[in-house]
Amino acid sequence: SPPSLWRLTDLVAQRVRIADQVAAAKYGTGSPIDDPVREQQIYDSVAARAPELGLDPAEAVRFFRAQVEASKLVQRGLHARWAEHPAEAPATRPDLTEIRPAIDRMNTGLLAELAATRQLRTARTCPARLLVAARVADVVHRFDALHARALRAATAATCAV
Ligand SMILES: O=C(O)C(=O)C[C@]1(C(=O)O)C=C[C@@H](O)C=C1
Repeated sequence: SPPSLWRLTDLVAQRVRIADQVAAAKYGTGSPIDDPVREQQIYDSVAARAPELGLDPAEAVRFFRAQVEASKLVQRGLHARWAEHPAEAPATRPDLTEIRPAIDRMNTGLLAELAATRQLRTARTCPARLLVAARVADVVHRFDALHARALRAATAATCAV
């Protein structure tokens, strides 16, 4: 298929969705949503792998900062929702140490897609194409307003224009 921003946007949406699991893992445990050590590990890893993929490390880190911010947006939103409506709170608590390897795999896939979409992301048409891809992803992933907002935040640093 021709190059498009769909695979990248779909992966971004999957990473937004897995924030639900992270939120559930932390809810009611006292563990903070912010984990600066884990974040720095992600940024260091991404920056180290960027050059061999033809990516600017600073640009790659900027993209992943947006992914992390989007995850926090979802986590904060869900924690607020669950505090207000305890019946909607998750009944079981997933293990964060089992979720993070899945996030690591998504990060690797995202890095590869960033490399694969370099030309599209520097094109003038990128913002419009991205908007369309995000709308499609909202529908495909059945995103509510919170997740749609997070997807927009996550894709904010995608176009290099
Ligand atoms: O791994 C976590 O604890 C998360 O909350 C996920 C995540 C991320 O998006 O990768 C987001 C916020 C934290 O500061 C660290 C990492």
